[in-house]
Order: sequence, then structure tokens, then C-alpha cells
Amino acid sequence: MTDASPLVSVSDLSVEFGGGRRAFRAVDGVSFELMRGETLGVIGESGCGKSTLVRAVLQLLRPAGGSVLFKGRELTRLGGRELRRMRHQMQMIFQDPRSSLDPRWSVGKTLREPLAVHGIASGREADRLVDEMLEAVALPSSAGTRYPHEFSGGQLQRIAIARALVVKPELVVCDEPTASLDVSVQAQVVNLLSELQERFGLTYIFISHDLAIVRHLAHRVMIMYFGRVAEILPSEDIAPAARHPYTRTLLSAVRDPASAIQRRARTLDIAPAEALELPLLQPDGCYYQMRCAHAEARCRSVTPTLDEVEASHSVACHRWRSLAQGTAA
Ligand SMILES: Nc1ncnc2c1ncn2[C@@H]1O[C@H](COP(=O)(O)OP(=O)(O)OP(=O)(O)O)[C@@H](O)[C@H]1O
Repeated sequence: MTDASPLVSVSDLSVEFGGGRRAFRAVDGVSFELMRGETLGVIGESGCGKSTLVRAVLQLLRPAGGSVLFKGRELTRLGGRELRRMRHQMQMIFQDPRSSLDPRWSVGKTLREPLAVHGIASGREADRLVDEMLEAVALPSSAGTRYPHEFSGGQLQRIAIARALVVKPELVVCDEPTASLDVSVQAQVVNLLSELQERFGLTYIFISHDLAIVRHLAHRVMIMYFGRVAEILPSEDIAPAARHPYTRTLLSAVRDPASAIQRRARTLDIAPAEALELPLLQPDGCYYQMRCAHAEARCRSVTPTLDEVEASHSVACHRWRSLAQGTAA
């Protein structure tokens, strides 16, 4: 029988940074569920809170409020020791393998270390698991005696993936794992992640700026805007299904490379640092109102809730029904 309960269930999660007048919510009331074996893509421009969200899910930073259930356990209430005991079940793969791998450690040592730290295996058993994992990421077992400087960027990311998976996690958070790689090897790494998901029954949260990569890998995509969820929808047919004006902007061919903060600073003719005065960016009502061609009075006063459009598709926009019909009314 398959287990139909979600692996991860996040509700109303918030993270605050700064204090006093500068306090702002980098993650603001985010809710989603993640089923076993599923990949949730997380998309949104720089600074919208993607990394902060996943760190709060994994309790690498403590949220200001909300709940994270992992296999039914409330992670936000666990102490440090209990969390450490569960840590191997939740692993993370970072953008730049060069900065996440210790150059002084052989690949073998890099992979054996987490097995020792989590008390999973040592000696021959650890060597066996390391060889199995090198094979899984398509590196020869001779790679074990070599050092990071002997590998290309793509190979280093395979090593970082092997290190995350050697402890047999259930949830793997990938934070832009292909962003530092040449375009030619990005697809290889994405395909590898996909194969490994199948082989080891992994559940992924996959952060990216690149909607094309996310569409390829993810079952559902979550679009974030300034710490909030704008829309969550199945990754096939995103274009016809998208309801949020921001999702539609992301899908359109015209891409504005400037971040919202830079844009806001330009509009107001102030320094980007001042634009970080978040009340400007996090006004009453919908945060997207300043960029939205469809904003009306209630968008400036009432925060939109995440409404269900249909199964697996939710949107936080007051106007999604009228926009869906293509009417301006
Ligand atoms: N430790 C911190 N202290 C204060 N502010 C922070 C901290 N970490 C992140 N922030 C701020 O929180 C917001 C969200 O940052 P975050 O790194 O989560 O965004 P992101 O979507 O992952 O961006 P990117 O795509 O550039 O990695 C940003 O405004 C950032 O400046």
C-alpha cells in the first residue's frame, strides 16, 4: 500500500529579519504540502525568500511562526539534539560545489564523513556505501582517492550530490544546483537528479531562477513573490493554467533582469539599500500591487489568500477569476 500522507507539510511559515523599523518578513505565511517522490520547484526573483524558506523548512534557521511537519513530526518544536538525529533524512545541495567541498579532503573522506557523523556506517560498510554512491553519480570508484581540484565543475557537483545522498535522505533540497555550471553540463546534472530520484525514491524541493529547468524536473511549481506564495501549480501546462499576473509575467518572453529591489529603487530614485525599507515593498494588501496591471482598490488593502483553482493549483490573487476569463472587469 502506498503512503498517501505528505512527507512535508508546511503551514503559515514566517521568517523575520532585522528588528524595529527595519524588521521585515523574508518569508511571510507560506503553506504547501510535499508528497513522497514529488519534486516541488520554487521560482522567484533574487531576494524573494527562496533560500530563507527552505532553510526554515529544514530548521537551519528558526522560523518566527508557523509549522513544519516532516513525516508527521513538528520540526519547529524539536530541540537541537533531536534535530541532529533527524538531519540525515533531510539533505541540501548547494549552488557552488567548489565552496561546499573541502579542498583538503579526498572524495572518499568527504563521503565517509557524513556516514560517521550520523552514525550510519564505518569501515568496510562505509567504503561499500561510498563506492555505491560514486557509481550512482557516474563517477569511477577511483575518484575516491582524488581531491576536488582534480575535477571539473560538473563532476564536483556530482560529488556534492553523492555526499548528500550517501546518508540515504528522504528529502533533498536543491538550491540552484546547476546555476554555477556551464550550460552544457546543466542538463546532465538535471537528468542525474531525476534518475537518482527514481532510484532512491527521493522527494525534492528544487530552487531555481530558471523556469525551463524547473518545468523539466518538477511536478509542481511554486512561484514566490516577496516572501509570499503567488501561485502553486502543476508544471505541465503552466502557460495555459497560470492565473497570477506575476506568473504570467515570468512566462512571457520579456524578462526584466533587474531585481525588484533595484527596480523599486530606480522608480523611487533612491539607493537600493533604502529600497530595502520593506514597508515600501510589503505594503498593505497584495505585495504585487505596484507592478500589477490589474490592481484595484482591494488589492491595496486586503491580503489575498491562497485560493484553490483546482486540485494541485492554488493562487493568491483577488482577480484570478476575472483574469481567467480574460475580462478586465
Ligand atoms: N541573515 C539575514 N539577515 C538579514 N536579511 C537577510 C538574511 N538572509 C537573507 N536576508 C534577506 O531576506 C530576503 C530573502 O533572501 P533569500 O536569500 O532567501 O532570497 P532568494 O530568493 O533565495 O534570493 P537568491 O535567488 O538571490 O538566492 C532578502 O531581502 C535578503 O536580503
